[in-house]
Amino acid sequence: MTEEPLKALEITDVRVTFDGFTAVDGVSLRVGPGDLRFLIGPNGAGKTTLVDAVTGLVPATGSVRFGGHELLGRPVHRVARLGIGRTFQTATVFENLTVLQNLDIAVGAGRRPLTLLRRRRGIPEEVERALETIGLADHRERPAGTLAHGQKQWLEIGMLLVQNVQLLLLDEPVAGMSHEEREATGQLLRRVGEDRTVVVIEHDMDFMRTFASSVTVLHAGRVLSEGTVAEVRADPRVQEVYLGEPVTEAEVEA
Ligand SMILES: Nc1ncnc2c1ncn2[C@@H]1O[C@H](COP(=O)(O)OP(=O)(O)OP(=O)(O)O)[C@@H](O)[C@H]1O
Repeated sequence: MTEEPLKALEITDVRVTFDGFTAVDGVSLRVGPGDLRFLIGPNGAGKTTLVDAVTGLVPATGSVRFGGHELLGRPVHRVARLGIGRTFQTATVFENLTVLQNLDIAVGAGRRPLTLLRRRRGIPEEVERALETIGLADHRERPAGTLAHGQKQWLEIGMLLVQNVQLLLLDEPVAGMSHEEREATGQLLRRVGEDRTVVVIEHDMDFMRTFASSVTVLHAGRVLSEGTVAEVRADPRVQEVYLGEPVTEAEVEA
């Protein structure tokens, strides 16, 4: 397999308006390759809408570039073809199919019809690799419906990996997870983020503090603050609108 150069996500002055209501109001941000960027902000800040704009689900103005390609204006499937994948708050795996079958279908989603018709021998290398990465190698024959909540989320991430997704946009990946599952998910995101660009929408502050390499705070459709976890947590504007309480110096240093 040829190594692809790492790519950056460049969002410039993006606006999304619903019937006169501006949900995303001129957002600009850059996420470098190998970064694990957390996108945080109060309810209604525009996080999901921004990701919707990047993935082509809602029309937007401005510019979103990934690996030099302009994404805005492309239909959803063409954005996906540029190596961009997302997960939603609820995992969307095929419950009646095994872990392996789910991954196999995802591989198929990235292949052209002619290649799909070709006979497959054994498990494709990318599936084997994804199974290892997401920690489900020993569960490959289990129906996805019998997996624990966390495992389903990991399977969904695996389904993006086998499609060779280079930019992953994950919407609250640890919502509803146990402490152990959160920890394992954070480690997974670190592994995934080593050679991809990862953006995580998250409300869980402990999770963010442990695993984010950088943070963008949105508020009322705009970027309120950006930086390392410590920088963002020390920003009085963030404390005021988001954390709701001043953080102690010890917490900032933690
Ligand atoms: N399809 C839509 N039509 C009208 N308004 C919408 C639509 N989608 C989102 N909005 C509004 O846009 C604003 C931003 O919503 P969005 O879901 O992006 O926020 P969020 O930061 O992801 O919030 P949460 O953390 O609660 O998921 C909200 O006020 C929401 O009501």
